[in-house]
Amino acid sequence: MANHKCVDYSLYLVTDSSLVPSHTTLLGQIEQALEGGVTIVQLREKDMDTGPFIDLARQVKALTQKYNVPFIINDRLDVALAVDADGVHIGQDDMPLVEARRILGHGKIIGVSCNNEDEARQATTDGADYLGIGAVWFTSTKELKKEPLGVAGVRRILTSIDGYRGYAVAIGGIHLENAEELMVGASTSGTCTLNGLAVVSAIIGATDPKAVCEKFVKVIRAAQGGATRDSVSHLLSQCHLAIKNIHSATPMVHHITNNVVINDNANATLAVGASPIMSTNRVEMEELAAVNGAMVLNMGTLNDIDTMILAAQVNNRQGNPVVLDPVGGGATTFRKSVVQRFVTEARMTIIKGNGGEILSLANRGGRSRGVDSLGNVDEQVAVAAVKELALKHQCIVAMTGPIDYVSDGVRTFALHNGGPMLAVITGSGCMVTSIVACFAAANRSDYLMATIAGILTVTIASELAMKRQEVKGPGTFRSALIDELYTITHKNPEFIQQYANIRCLA
Ligand SMILES: Cc1ncc(COP(=O)(O)OP(=O)(O)O)c(N)n1
Ligand SMILES: Cc1ncsc1CCOP(=O)(O)O
Repeated sequence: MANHKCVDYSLYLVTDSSLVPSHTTLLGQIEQALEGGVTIVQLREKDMDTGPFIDLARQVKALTQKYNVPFIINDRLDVALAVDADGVHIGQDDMPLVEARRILGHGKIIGVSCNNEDEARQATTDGADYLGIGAVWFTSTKELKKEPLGVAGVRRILTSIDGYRGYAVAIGGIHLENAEELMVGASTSGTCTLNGLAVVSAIIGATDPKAVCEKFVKVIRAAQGGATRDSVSHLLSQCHLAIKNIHSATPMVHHITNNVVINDNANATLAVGASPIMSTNRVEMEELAAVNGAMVLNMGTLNDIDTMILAAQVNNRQGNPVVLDPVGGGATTFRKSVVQRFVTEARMTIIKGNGGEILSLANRGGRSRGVDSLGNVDEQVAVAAVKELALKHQCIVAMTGPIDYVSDGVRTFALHNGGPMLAVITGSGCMVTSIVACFAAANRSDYLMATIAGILTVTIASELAMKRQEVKGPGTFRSALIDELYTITHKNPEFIQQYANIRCLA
């Protein structure tokens, strides 16, 4: 996959100069479409000689740069290379994806057309950045070799590649009147959902492409739950600064955490540039609160509950963020009552738990299964739980798992980074809590951003760790993870913005 994961695919313009109305030009139509909110552009010229194609591509690239959207070339790697486009789109009969990747490298986007589950699985295995799924409906823009998929067919393909961390758009016969039906009907609750619509004739052939695009954007955003490109990109742009703030404050992060993870939590805290202290002695809680940047309350091994509550209260009084990790919170009646004491006797700034823990706290089930995660939670249920708890306790709530959900009660985000190895080492969730606390300590004006930045730092570090040659299993992964936390926060803070795979849900 390419390194540029944070691309907005929601309204994808694919061009065809033969459909441009006689009163205008292709460049004119593209600019109008960009004005109207197109988020990515593909230059698709089926019958143009190489020289004129390159000339045209240069002009379209200049336009897309003006509007800060990615520029993709259809089929022709040579043209993409000549103009240094952001990527290529290839069909099933074009150059194989692995060859294209070898030529273009990992800095470029590669999209692949898919018409069935096998093609989709192959493309995802080979590292496609996005899939163009279609044709959804009949279209006069392209002669179709296969039956249209319909909305159900698109959904079936998306479901078949659950776990894929790239993006997917649908194409073929899409116009304003069927856009909502497609966006809503094809979306799934898995990791792979429909991220946008790719449109040719309804935009390129329109007499007023700007107005058409504005309407598309409204329909697509509404179906996505009000997400805006700005909200995600603004948030991610803050993560860089959030790391800087940790370095300039080197905040002390006081943990009352569990015996199993204490060493890893301290090392992870140090790795990102904060300073850990792991005291559990009641006598010094007040004094520590006076110098703390943040406080972590981790319920793993509940030794002295009254001291934990006191610690939260004195940190509340000092205005320090308190981060609760309700480890095993749904596992026993005793633990359920302890979580209730925490949230009623003190004020939590951030509550971060796995699916079972958060659902239990929200009284939405949350089966008892010790301290490990429940795995997948239906997206609607997850979103309802984090929002509801955030509003009830006036705090940030994060439910971590294969997809992480974070909400302040108004805005909710789904984070798709990380990987299965995080579930194979003990305490990775506790490590996320520690890092979230480090970000919260140094970024007190925006706890939602701090929580997201903290989670992304760990999940992206885990992706980088997995790519290391020396990582052979859980043991080597654990060390590599701490190394990568250090790398991201000390050497490459831009990795967060580059690698983040995040959706704004509302
Ligand atoms: C976003 C997107 N999806 C699918 C296609 C179709 O590509 P392909 O199968 O190569 O067909 P042509 O576009 O070459 O006719 C696409 N172009 N874009
Ligand atoms: C390029 C392509 N691939 C599958 S359908 C199609 C054409 C889509 O065009 P339109 O949006 O005009 O139906």
